Amino acid sequence: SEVLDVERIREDFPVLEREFDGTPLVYLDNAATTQTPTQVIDAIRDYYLEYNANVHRGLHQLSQEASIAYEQAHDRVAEFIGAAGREEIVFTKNTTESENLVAYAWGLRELGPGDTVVLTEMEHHASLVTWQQIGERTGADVEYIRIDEDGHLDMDHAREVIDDDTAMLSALHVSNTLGTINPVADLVDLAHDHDALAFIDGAQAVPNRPVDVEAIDADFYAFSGHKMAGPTGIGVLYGKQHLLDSMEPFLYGGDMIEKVTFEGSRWNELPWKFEAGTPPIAQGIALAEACDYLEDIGMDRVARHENELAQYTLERFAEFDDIEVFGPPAGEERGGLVSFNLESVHAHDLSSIFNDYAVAIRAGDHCTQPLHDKLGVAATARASFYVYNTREEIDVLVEAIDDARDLFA
Ligand SMILES: Cc1ncc(COP(=O)(O)O)c(CNc2co[nH]c2=O)c1O
Repeated sequence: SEVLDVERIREDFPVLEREFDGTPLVYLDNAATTQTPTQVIDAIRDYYLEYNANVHRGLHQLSQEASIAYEQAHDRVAEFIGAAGREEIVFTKNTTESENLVAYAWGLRELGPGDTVVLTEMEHHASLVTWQQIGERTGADVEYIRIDEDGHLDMDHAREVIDDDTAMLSALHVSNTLGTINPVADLVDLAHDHDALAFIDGAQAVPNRPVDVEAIDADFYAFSGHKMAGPTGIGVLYGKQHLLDSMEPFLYGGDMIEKVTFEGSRWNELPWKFEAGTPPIAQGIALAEACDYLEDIGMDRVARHENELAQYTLERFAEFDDIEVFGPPAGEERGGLVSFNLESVHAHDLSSIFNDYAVAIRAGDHCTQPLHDKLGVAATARASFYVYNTREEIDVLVEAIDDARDLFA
């Protein structure tokens, strides 16, 4: 069927059975991190119980098994995002490290005065602060594509600011604050029209919707395991093979080498050139399992479910005139999240009150402080959804807002 069997899915997430003082948990903080299904937990458990060993093809059986599973996890992730193969899939610690890898291993070497790095005003600090720093060190300028009052990218401004001085475009696929889904293929085309590279931050996209990096034609694409029903401690950097081949390593040490002498060293093949030291073995194997788990559900269904919950949230919030919502208007497809403020109640107070209802949301700037300055608010509350959330949980959220309103009236 076209809809998710949420009740059956919830059985895979025992943490959702938790109660605080008898009140059932309502977990609505999925843009921060998603919960982990027993299938993924079992993959980690099986690894440590049955074939834990260090990788890179040690000569004993355990190492062979661990190495093959870890390497094949790269193949599985490549398939999940439509990449050509493991050579284009680097396992990192998280999206943040993936962004830093490109900023250091490509940006520091390739950028200089006169170059510009173009971001968007909605960027997460993982890219915004990173490219700001690289700009300061290299003399490159950092410019920002404007957003409009509905949280859409101003594409006219994008066409103006991306020009022949642009060396890199770094943009979000889906905003973790606004829920805006950016026209990333168009943005990449714009960058390529000016011989610039394009880095797409897909932390809020790969977990939530079908992503085909080759259709987007991104040069680099990053996301995190913990946001897609996988474990913490693993992120992914997708990079076009010819670019990763041309780049110097980001971190040096064991396994990323082919030959080391006192005079110098040669690097290992891709992707191992970018995976120095003992990698996140269990996490990589578990991430492959998370890909299987999500693919069994169907990424189209995941996207539809999340958008439906976001639209229902907007519909419920529209019943009140003191709830300000941010991002695209109701009816327009968005990522599975709604940032909002309740008049006269600070987002942090709201989040604390929600905790009394066992409702877990996020309050703050969501690592997008410049965006919050632009929105004219210090903080927002954010409800974000995943495959196990229901409309009934949004009704509980609305009741909690109601009580917060009365408390602060
Ligand atoms: C768009 C985006 N980019 C990058 C990151 C960084 O991912 P990490 O390196 O795995 O931490 C996040 C995490 N966003 C959030 C983390 O907590 N609340 C959030 O909204 C994100 O939403």
